[in-house]
Amino acid sequence: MDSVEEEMFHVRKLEISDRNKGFIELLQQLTVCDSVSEEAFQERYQEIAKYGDDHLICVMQDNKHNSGKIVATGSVFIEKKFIRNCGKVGHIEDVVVDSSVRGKQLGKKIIDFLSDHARAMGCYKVILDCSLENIPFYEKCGFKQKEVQMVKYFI
Ligand SMILES: CC(=O)SCCNC(=O)CCNC(=O)[C@H](O)C(C)(C)COP(=O)(O)OP(=O)(O)OC[C@H]1O[C@@H](n2cnc3c(N)ncnc32)[C@H](O)[C@@H]1OP(=O)(O)O
Repeated sequence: MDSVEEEMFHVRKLEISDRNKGFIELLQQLTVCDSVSEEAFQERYQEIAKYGDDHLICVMQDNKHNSGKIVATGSVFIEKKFIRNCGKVGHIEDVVVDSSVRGKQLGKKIIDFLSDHARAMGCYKVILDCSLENIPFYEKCGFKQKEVQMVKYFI
């Protein structure tokens, strides 16, 4: 990606208008995500905003093709703990790049942005869960495999 492309695909925080730029449709490439009404989106956006820098959702917008479409996203939540001298841990979630622009380092840029934020917030580490297929991607982003993921679904 050259410097002009870099400029056109810069990372920024989620804005309330991003719902109408394909943000929800992008999340649908990651997992089950029903359509979210304007009202429901605004309510959830305001709820998240109350966490300030402790809950960051970032996006990349495609300004190159003038589509203005949201083509990449990810989030990080800053957990405050008692262990490790009242340490903090960043939890990365919901990372997805639009299928039309994968393989152009956008995913890595999203992960770097979220990791930099966690570090700046004073976290001693940043962690995430992923599928076996995505292990090579996260290794390229500087992560290493540790322990196992457990889950209990309620619905
Ligand atoms: C915490 C979570 O949210 S886990 C969920 C992750 N999201 C998904 O699985 C949704 C579907 N997949 C995607 O959206 C994308 O494929 C992503 C996010 C996994 C990767 O995004 P991309 O923008 O395509 O990755 P990017 O181009 O930044 O790749 C960085 C490096 O990882 C490598 N890489 C990316 N995906 C893979 C893979 N599946 N297998 C091997 N290597 C990979 C790339 O080749 C590149 O290597 P290089 O630096 O040597 O050239």
